[in-house]
Amino acid sequence: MSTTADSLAAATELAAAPRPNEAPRLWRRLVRRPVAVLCLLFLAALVVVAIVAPILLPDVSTQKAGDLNALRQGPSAEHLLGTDSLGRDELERLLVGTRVTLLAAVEALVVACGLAIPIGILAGYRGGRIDRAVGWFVDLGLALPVLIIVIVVVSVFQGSTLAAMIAFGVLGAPGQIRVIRSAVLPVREELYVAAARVTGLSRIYIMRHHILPRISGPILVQASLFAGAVVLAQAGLAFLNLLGDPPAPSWGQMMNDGTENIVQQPWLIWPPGIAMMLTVMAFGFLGDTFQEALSENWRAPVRRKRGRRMLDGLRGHGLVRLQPVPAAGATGGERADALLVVDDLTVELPSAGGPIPVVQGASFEIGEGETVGIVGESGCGKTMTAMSILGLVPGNGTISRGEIVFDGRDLAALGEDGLRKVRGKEIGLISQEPMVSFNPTFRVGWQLAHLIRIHHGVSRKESLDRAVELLGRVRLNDPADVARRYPHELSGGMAQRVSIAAALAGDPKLLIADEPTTALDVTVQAEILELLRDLQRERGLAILLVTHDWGVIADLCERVVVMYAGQAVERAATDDLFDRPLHPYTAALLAANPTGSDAGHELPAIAGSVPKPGAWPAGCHFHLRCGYATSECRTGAVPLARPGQGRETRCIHYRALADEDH
Ligand SMILES: Nc1ncnc2c1ncn2[C@@H]1O[C@H](COP(=O)(O)OP(=O)(O)OP(=O)(O)O)[C@@H](O)[C@H]1O
Repeated sequence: MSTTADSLAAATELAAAPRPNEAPRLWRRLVRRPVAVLCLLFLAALVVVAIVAPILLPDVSTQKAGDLNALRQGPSAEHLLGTDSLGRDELERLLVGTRVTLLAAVEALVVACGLAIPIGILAGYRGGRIDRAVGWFVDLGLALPVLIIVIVVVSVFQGSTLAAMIAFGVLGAPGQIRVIRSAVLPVREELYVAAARVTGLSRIYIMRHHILPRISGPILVQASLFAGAVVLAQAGLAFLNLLGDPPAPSWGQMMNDGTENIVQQPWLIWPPGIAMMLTVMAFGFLGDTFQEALSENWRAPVRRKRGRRMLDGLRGHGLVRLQPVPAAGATGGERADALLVVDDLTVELPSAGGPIPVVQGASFEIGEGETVGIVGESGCGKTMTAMSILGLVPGNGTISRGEIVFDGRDLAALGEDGLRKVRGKEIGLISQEPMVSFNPTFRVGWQLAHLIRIHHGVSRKESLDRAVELLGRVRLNDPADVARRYPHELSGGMAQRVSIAAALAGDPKLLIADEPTTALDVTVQAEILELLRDLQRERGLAILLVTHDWGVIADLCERVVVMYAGQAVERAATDDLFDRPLHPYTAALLAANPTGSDAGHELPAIAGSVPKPGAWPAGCHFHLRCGYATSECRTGAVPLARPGQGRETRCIHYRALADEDH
């Protein structure tokens, strides 16, 4: 355990540390690339020239004519880049003209990015109607003839470069919106984004801190390419004498002068032409190297192999669209003191052929301080059920029927804003893959402190103190040190402890733990289960534990819900269930459990596999794999039987099963 001094030191250090500290790493990666260094040096030199040249050469902008005895000269010692058709020094004009060119690029970029970044992120993250409306405007914007509109704008605003660049920015934004929106789509499916929603962070916060840094690569690439295009466009308009304020020089005007005098002095188009070409190339190559450096940045911390598996399983934590529940009434639960009552829950996923149920009529409740396990084979709907409670059904699913009453409130009636206040603050979530639930760019302590600030409204300093304290409470040996680490610097067991700390940050009454030990090795599994048990005792937490492991059920749970093909097929106190299962599926699942099986005997596996949603058989969902099935099981829906206090089974042959056992 840490001392208070440790906590304070770590908190102070965290407070002093720069927040999401990706920038130094990105720069380190960039400067390892010679092309990037060259481009940056070149562009930096241009910026210096753009600032300094008009100050050092104040007369050039107003110079109408130069040495009339030295018109259109090639390079010489006196005029290093020669003179133009009015005898003015070509080098001086090139240097002073840099400001116009760069300023134009900056103006158009600010407008384009100012529009494209928020709109693109909003469309990609929110999806639905907002996305469709934005898509419509983008299509419209892309169909507009950019050059013609800009020429009209220039003629209306009498050759104003600023007006032309604002027009370029506005008309360039749709293309960038499309790229940014596409970049957001995979990021919004990342588990740490789903986890951020689970912890109750606002949409704006998630978009700014979780989505924006992840798509900075494509944004920088787009910005660089766009800047190059603007340099060319501005020069093109100046070349056509549509822009500018002669005699103030710009590269485009110099090109124009060179073209008009190409027969007498072909050299004149070379200096502005080369300057433009190098500038456009520098922006282009810089975009590429930004992209490479950033993708390397993101590759390193995430453990792809394990992360991918979980991402596939839990992808698409779309907004749940809870249907309004009819008037509040009896919940159907058996216990009046229940903290959570799930009654007749039916969840559907959208499909081309219409909604498909993945959970059907599931009911159970959890009392305060109680641990209830949901067990079943893969694909039975355990995660769907658990995530529905938080209003986060994977795969854009919806709750089409049923009630979820938590602490006396109907979660269905809360809506998204209300649910956000419940997530993290009243119900915490621990996922199977803690590593991908964290934003790889933030230190662990900072992420925890931020959650604490959101949920408890304490100061920055206090939240950092509490973060370190919380890390100590989940039995991390050196919490101050852990707080300073980035997620990729944690071992699997440490990461799971940190994720438990994150789930506890809001002081929830209920913890949903979705296979919290699956990704861990056996020793660490035992430690994490021990920790959950201790925390439950210390804090009076209720826990809903999703697992396929009977050992975990036996270890932690007071009551069990067995799920099969979307239905809760049996409910009982843990001891009763182990003693006397009253559903053939429970009995088969227990028999197939390797723990406690007789050595040397073949493990009785359940023949066949769980039918997929949409392919559930009529009647009892289990009858195709059941040794007790009769013709009755194959026809009508099987009602729930209540063979005893706190027991339920969805089997009409439960008596035969019970008799056989005894
Ligand atoms: N994002 C999704 N999109 C489409 N279908 C999904 C999605 N997530 C789950 N499903 C489907 O819903 C059904 C129930 O899945 P769920 O994840 O709840 O099962 P589970 O019992 O938790 O299994 P596991 O132990 O493997 O996590 C499965 O058939 C699964 O294929």
